[in-house]
Amino acid sequence: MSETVERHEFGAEVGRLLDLVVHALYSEREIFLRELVANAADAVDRRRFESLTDAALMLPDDAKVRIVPDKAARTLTISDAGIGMSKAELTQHLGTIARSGTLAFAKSLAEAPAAEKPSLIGQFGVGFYSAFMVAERVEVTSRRAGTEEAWLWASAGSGEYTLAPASRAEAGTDIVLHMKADAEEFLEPLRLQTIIRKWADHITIPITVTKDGVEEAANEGTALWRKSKSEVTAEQTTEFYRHLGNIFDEPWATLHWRAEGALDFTALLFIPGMKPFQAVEGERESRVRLHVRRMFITEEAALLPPWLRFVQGVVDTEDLPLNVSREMLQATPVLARIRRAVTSRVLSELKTKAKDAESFAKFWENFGAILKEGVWEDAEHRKDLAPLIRFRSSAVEGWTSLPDYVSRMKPGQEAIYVLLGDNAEALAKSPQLEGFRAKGVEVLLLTDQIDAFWPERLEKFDDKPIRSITQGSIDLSAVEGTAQQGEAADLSRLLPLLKDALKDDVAEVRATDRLVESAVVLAAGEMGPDLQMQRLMRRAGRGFPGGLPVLEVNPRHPLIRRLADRAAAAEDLAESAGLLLDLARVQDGDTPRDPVAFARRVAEALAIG
Ligand SMILES: Nc1ncnc2c1ncn2[C@@H]1O[C@H](COP(=O)(O)OP(=O)(O)OP(=O)(O)O)[C@@H](O)[C@H]1O
Repeated sequence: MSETVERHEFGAEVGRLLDLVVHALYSEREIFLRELVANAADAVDRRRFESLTDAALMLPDDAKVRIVPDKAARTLTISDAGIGMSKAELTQHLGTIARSGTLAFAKSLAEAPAAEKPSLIGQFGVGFYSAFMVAERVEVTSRRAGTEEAWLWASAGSGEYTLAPASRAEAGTDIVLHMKADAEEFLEPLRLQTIIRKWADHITIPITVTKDGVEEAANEGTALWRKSKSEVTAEQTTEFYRHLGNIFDEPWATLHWRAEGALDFTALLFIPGMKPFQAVEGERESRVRLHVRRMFITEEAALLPPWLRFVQGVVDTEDLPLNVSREMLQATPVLARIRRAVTSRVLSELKTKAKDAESFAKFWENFGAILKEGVWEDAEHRKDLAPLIRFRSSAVEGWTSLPDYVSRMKPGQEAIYVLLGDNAEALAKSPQLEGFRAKGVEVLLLTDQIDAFWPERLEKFDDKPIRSITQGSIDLSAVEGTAQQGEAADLSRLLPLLKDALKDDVAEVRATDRLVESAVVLAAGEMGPDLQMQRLMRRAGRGFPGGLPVLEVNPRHPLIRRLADRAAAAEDLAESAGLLLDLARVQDGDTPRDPVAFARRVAEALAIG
């Protein structure tokens, strides 16, 4: 036999994680059981789902998770009749860390101060490796459903593991823990039952603990969401939320309701209080779990639109058959109706919670950028979402909204003005704002990537058009307020000269009222996309889609006045024109067209002093 045993090194990151998990704490060791039982239950769920399309994978009638302590042998065995793992899967799932969330966790664990480690581990799913907190050796025998062969994975948790052929009568997995001397408490059936009740009561598959040779039920299995609100404690709800989302904070919002009548379903949904480690940005599909009469079906039913993908939880319905197939999930009108009902419920919860500005700001900072995708892509909900959007602004501290902006609009102001860029601090200093500031006109500062897209789709709020201030020319003369100070130079000679010198780089050169302290600014052409959009496209390697920009000059600025004089004296302004354009680009956070030439010109100008 020993000849067929293969030895493998753990991936480097597994070694580190093992070390951390095993040594970081003692008091929370019991969570190893939660992790192993959750894996076993997931494996049973997966097998049930796969058997819908492959009858050969059918679950045995008495599929449960069995926990068998053996004091004499000092082993604890956790068995399931789930999907099992092939040899390759054993290597992949137990020999390397496949999930980025686990890596992120390991990192934060390594960086956390000692006092915080226990709560980090206790509340976060650390997965299979937590077994090594209590076991000096772990053996996993597994047979993938639909195959004949079984494999034994074994490790003492230090550096390497072995793989060897094994046998198992049925598909499924046995995990045998050879307990450490100081972990014998976990061989007491009563202790095991208590742990299951505490951590895993909501698991709907039966879990048994063997006591004196008899399998005793350990979980109630009444799915938490099926109970009425008054029967469920806040701790149970929070524990369920943490289990679902692999997240360790308190939910920002909990929605628990039952729909009866035309549709019959129960939902328990959470909006997380923090951004989950598994960055919600990566994947666009909602992972809310679909259950049918308590049985888990899939988390790929897209129960919520992508712009609500941060919502976690369960929807459990009576209106679908248990053997619902993937095709049916896509086609059935029942699910479409459930989706609509669940979406509108979440939206109305958001509306209610938006009344508490401080609390809503927390939500917004976590998930606002995702919610805004809905304004862009969801015509049905666009109008409902608009008042929920929060903004930074040139006029107020903190977050503001479109209704608040509209209430502050100046007499004569026709549009809602926005400025797009990469970060709010830089935007707040942008020369683009000078004329608006001088007139007391507020500008909303937009810094998420999606902001380059949605305003165009929304078009208007409260009948006021939304306009990017870097796009086309904006006339603020109808807005009451002090006119610009200082005398404007006569630019009749300067403008054509600049235009001629810059004809390859700008579409037009014109005088503007929007500047106060700065000499120049760039704007997008009337028809083309906003400057920030053009910048994003360029960064994505998509050329220059917007045509050439417009260079606007401030006729009251000493520099422009001086250039106007030089133009009147028929001097050659080609060099200065180039510098002027680069200046405008640098102000917007762009690079000069030719940074080396730019630096040379500035150096020369400085030398002349
Ligand atoms: N009993 C089992 N049956 C089948 N596959 C299993 C079993 N236990 C673990 N696995 C596989 O090993 C993988 C890694 O398990 P691990 O507990 O480390 O992480 P996870 O379950 O993906 O995440 P978490 O425990 O944080 O929810 C699982 O995703 C699953 O594919």
